[in-house]
Amino acid sequence: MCRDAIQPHPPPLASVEVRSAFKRYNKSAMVLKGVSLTVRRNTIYGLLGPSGCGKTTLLNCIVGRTKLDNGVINLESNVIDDIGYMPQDLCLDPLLSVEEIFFYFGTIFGRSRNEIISRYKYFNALFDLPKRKMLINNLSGGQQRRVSLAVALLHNPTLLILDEPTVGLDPILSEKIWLHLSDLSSEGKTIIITTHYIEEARRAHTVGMMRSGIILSEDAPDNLLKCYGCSTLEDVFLKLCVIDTSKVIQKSSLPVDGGVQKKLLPLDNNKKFETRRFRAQMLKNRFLLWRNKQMTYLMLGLPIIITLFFNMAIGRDPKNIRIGIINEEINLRDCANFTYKHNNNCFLNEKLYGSCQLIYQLHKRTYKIKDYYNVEDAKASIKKNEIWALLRFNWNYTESLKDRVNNGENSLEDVVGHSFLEFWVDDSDRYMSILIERDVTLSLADALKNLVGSCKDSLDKVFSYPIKIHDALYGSNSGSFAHFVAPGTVCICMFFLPLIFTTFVMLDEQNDGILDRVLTSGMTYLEIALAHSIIQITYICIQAIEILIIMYVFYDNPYIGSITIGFSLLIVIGITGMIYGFVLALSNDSHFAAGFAGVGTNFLLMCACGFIWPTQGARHFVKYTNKFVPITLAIEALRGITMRGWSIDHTAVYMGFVSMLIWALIFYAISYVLYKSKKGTWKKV
Ligand SMILES: Nc1ncnc2c1ncn2[C@@H]1O[C@H](COP(=O)(O)OP(=O)(O)OP(=O)(O)O)[C@@H](O)[C@H]1O
Repeated sequence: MCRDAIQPHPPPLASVEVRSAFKRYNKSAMVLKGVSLTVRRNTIYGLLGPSGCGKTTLLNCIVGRTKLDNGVINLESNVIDDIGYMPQDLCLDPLLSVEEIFFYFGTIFGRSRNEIISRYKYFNALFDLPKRKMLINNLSGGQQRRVSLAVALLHNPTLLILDEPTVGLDPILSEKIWLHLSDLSSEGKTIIITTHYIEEARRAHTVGMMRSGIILSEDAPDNLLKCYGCSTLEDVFLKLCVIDTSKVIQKSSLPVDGGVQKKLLPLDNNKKFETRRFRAQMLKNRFLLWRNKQMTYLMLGLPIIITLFFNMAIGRDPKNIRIGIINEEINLRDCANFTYKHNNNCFLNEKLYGSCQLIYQLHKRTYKIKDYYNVEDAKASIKKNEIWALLRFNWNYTESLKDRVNNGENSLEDVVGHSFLEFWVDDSDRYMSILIERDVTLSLADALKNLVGSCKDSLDKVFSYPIKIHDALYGSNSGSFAHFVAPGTVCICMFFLPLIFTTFVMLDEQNDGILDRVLTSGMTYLEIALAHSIIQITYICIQAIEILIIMYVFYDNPYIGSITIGFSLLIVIGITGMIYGFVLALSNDSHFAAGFAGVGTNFLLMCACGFIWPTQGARHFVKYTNKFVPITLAIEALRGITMRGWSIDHTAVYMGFVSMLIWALIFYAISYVLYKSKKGTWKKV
């Protein structure tokens, strides 16, 4: 008599029992509709069924990667090491070699190096594995499948769950695999195997025929053939489909009543941290770093390139700026006849020209002078950006100056007017126009000083500004813009590089089901994140040293405080950037989206953190909130350390550290919430 698909009483010595399993991924489609099956210990169970009937979903539920909505799964052992899982897709890191994959998974399961090597040799003889140095990426589909199967068998598990291991393999190799599986079952292993090649499953001890989320029948292949009077399992399956169409429709409408499994499955029983798995992840990272040398060069080279370019491009005053001159008091060419280098004469008595004196001072400041004869032509040149500014000297400029000196407050309006130098500038580039204004003003001051020459002392008082500027207490009176921007550049670099690296590495881990396979082997997010953090923090330390050397040793940016405190601050900034990278990796599913989010937030940070403009100049709400932006206070702290020599006991420095630690905690909390709430990749579906 044919047995019913759902057995009311499980036979003894069951290694796996599934009872009334229901699963739906979304409201519209129920994938498992009350599946029940029994896999007896030391047997091969062939799970057959068309594409999309729910085989992989069922296997995922058995290994614990997917949660049932209703039903129970009993496993004889809930120790993760007792299970060997080969997923349908390859799910192996394409950049690792065959040998490295063996070392990685072998170490996950706590196998020694020698054991792993001897297992490789064993499987090589059995499955004709590709050469051990070959990259997974370069293997053919069949070779990849053989490696994938060998990896699932590597730690000699007692329960093997194999999803389509023979797809795409030649018949001789499939035969070898089945023979090996038979040997394993007689050695005490239990095997669940899915296959599209229905006839292949005749070698199984039990066959479960599945369709549209239910098991139509479950029995020994010979029993099934006899019972349904067929000569092939395919015919049995077709017959069952015809018979069971009405039942299938009926069963698919069964409600899910919330009776979720209570049994402890291996993944639920898994420890959050195991040293061997952490070691395996470190090993894999080492392999990948070695393989992916381009990434290593970038990580170590980018800080050097950025800092070098910063110092070469930013902060030095522009040179050879073109300005126009209209000189009505003397022909520009004739100025060359007057030498002003060492003028010891008083311009009140000598034929000296103030305009020539000023032009001489501008030449000294590397300005390129262009001669004009009328204001309109010169303005047109400014508009075409042929020159940046225009200076106009009246026909009696120097004479008017003399008149003002001699007559003081009795000078005529006209005379005073003619003694003014007229100035027009292109202000579309604000920083450039400020520099030109500054240089013209300083040149004028120098020119007047020179003109006064050996005139009586009182004249110096007439021409000097009523201000005495003493030496700066911090920095120099002629500090460069680069000195202001350098600490911000360093902090942004230290925050951004770990952010991007961590985001991309963690997203890579999630790719192509690789992570699913590793998680099924027991690896946890904590172990992966910790192993990554060790590599990342090593990079952060090297990057901080590189940046400090180039910025403050190679180039002359001021650094008068403690190197240890500055270095420590950079490390804290880097670690905070790394934790923010975890947030981005967990909140974005693609590199594309995460890249945008990373670059976007970096731009926001740059605008608000006072890196390029003093925070005191911010407007609206930014004025009140910019100190709460990550790295704003850290930049202030680094400025304090480098330019003012402040130590950790100074509030600004102390607050720089505190703010970064608070942000690190905030990012950590966000990543924890994201991890806990995330469905799919990191969490059970
Ligand atoms: N994560 C998921 N989210 C939504 N639907 C899913 C998910 N995984 C599988 N499904 C759906 O569940 C159904 C069963 O898929 P499953 O992979 O279990 O079938 P299968 O029998 O293994 O097919 P195949 O032999 O082609 O791999 C399919 O319709 C599939 O689209």
